Order: sequence, then C-alpha cells, then structure tokens
Amino acid sequence: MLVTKNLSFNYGKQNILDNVNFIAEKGQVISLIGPNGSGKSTLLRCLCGLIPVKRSSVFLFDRPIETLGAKEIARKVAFLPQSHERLQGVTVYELVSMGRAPYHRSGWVNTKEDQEKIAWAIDYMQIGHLTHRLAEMLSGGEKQRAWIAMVLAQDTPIILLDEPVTYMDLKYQCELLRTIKDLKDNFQKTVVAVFHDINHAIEISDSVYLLKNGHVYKAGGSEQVITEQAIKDVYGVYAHICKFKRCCRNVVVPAGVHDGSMDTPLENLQIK
Ligand SMILES: Nc1ncnc2c1ncn2[C@@H]1O[C@H](COP(=O)(O)OP(=O)(O)OP(=O)(O)O)[C@@H](O)[C@H]1O
Repeated sequence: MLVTKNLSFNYGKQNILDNVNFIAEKGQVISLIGPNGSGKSTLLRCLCGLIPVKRSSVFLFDRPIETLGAKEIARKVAFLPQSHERLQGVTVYELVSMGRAPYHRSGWVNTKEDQEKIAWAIDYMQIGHLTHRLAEMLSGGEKQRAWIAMVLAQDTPIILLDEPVTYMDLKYQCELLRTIKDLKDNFQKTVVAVFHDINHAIEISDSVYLLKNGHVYKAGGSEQVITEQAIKDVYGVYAHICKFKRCCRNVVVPAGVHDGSMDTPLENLQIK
C-alpha cells in the first residue's frame, strides 16, 4: 500500500533520511521510534507527499507519489502533524469538517456523506460535547482529540499520526491506543504512528521501525527490534526489557536516576 525504496532526503546539505526502505500493508499498525532529530517526522511527511522526494522512491498503492495530485493523495493518506496550525475563530465542528476538503471540488458545501463522516468522527473521538467550542480554547488533550477526529473524517485507508498521544492524560493515551487497534481491526485501516514512549510502540505495533540518524537501525516485530542493546546503541541509554505476570508484552524500563548513572551498564547497577 505504502512503500519507500531507498528513500533519501536532504535539507540543503544535511542528509536527513538515508536509504530508507519502508513498507506498510493494509490493516497494519507500524510504529516509528527513534531519538529526537532521527528523521521520523520527515519520513511521515515524505509518505504523504508533503515534501518532494526523488522520483520513484515513495509508492502509494503501487503508484509513484509524485504522479499523484495533492487531493488524490489526501483521499488515500491522512496526516496528523506533530504541531497544529493555529486556527483562530474555528469551532471544533468546523475543524473536523476540514477533513472533508479533499472531496470538495470547489466551495464548501458539506454533502450528506460529508455530514455522516463528520458525525461519525466526532462520535468516535467522543468530542460531541466540544463541537461548538472554539478549537483554540480547548485544552491540549481535547485539541489533540479534535484534530484526530479531523483526520478520521478524511476517511482514508492510510493514517499517519505524528506523536498522537501528546498532551493526553493516561486515560486518553490508553483510549487512543485502543482506537488505533480498533481502526485496524474493525476498519482495516493502515496506521503509521510516531511514538516517543517505546512501550506504546510495543503495545500497538505489527512492526516497528527504529530510526537512528536518518537510517533504519532495525525494523520488524517489536521483540526483535526493541532490545536492551538496540536502546543503548540508538538512544545511548541503559534500559531493562522486563516481563511482568499478567502483562502480555515486554515493558521497557530505563535505568532510573537512583539506579546509578545513565552510563552504568545494567549488570553494574546497584539493586537495593
Ligand atoms: N524544514 C527544515 N529545514 C531544515 N532542517 C529540518 C527541517 N525540518 C527538520 N529538519 C531537521 O531534520 C532532522 C530530522 O527532523 P525530524 O523532525 O524528522 O526528526 P524527528 O525524529 O521527528 O524528531 P523529534 O523526535 O524531535 O520530533 C533534524 O535534524 C531537524 O533539525
């Protein structure tokens, strides 16, 4: 569905992405993880045609992305950026409605189908009580849910989310992870999401891409990719990969401030 072949990208002379080979199939959840500045957001922006790429390095439904028009791409891929545009005087309902823009030829008249998709997205993200509020007046977490509703109203087979749990409290973080799983299980959506919390990536992903300095350090199932060695190599941090009873996934626990220095190998940490 969404593929990159030896994708490289520069800003000026700075090499940001280096020979990235990526593949997302229908109904998969794929996480991008890696340190600040490793190229995760840039990769997402290449995947939805927001930044121009070399010919035949990004393919959307088997077609080189540069051969598709902006609206055509936007009917296939929705993108939630890391930081949102500051929209003044726009209600939450109007914000969510903007997700329908790729389907409008000219002007702004919502068809019955548009209204149904908008209503579904609002209901799905549980923001019905916010629709008349100005988006700029919402709390960080409320705003994030409103923007995700806009992305869902776009009704695309592929959804790209850049740090979607930002600003959300624990309850909404858990709910958003469930939402992503539901979008995959019940709507066969393909979701590519950037996470800083590695445990979120472990919890939700069919595959994980671990980026380091613009290249893919490792990709695959989370158990293969996320190892203590990989975390040390990529983040420069010692971390424990733990298994807990009644928790059916690995849990990454970085060495704590009381365990010793961040540079202390795990085997030398003082366990009291
Ligand atoms: N518009 C731009 N012009 C020049 N350099 C840029 C631009 N946008 C990003 N960069 C640089 O590209 C590199 C990768 O940035 P990117 O935002 O893709 O990283 P990231 O992995 O998403 O980081 P973070 O986790 O901090 O969000 C960084 O060094 C950044 O400074």
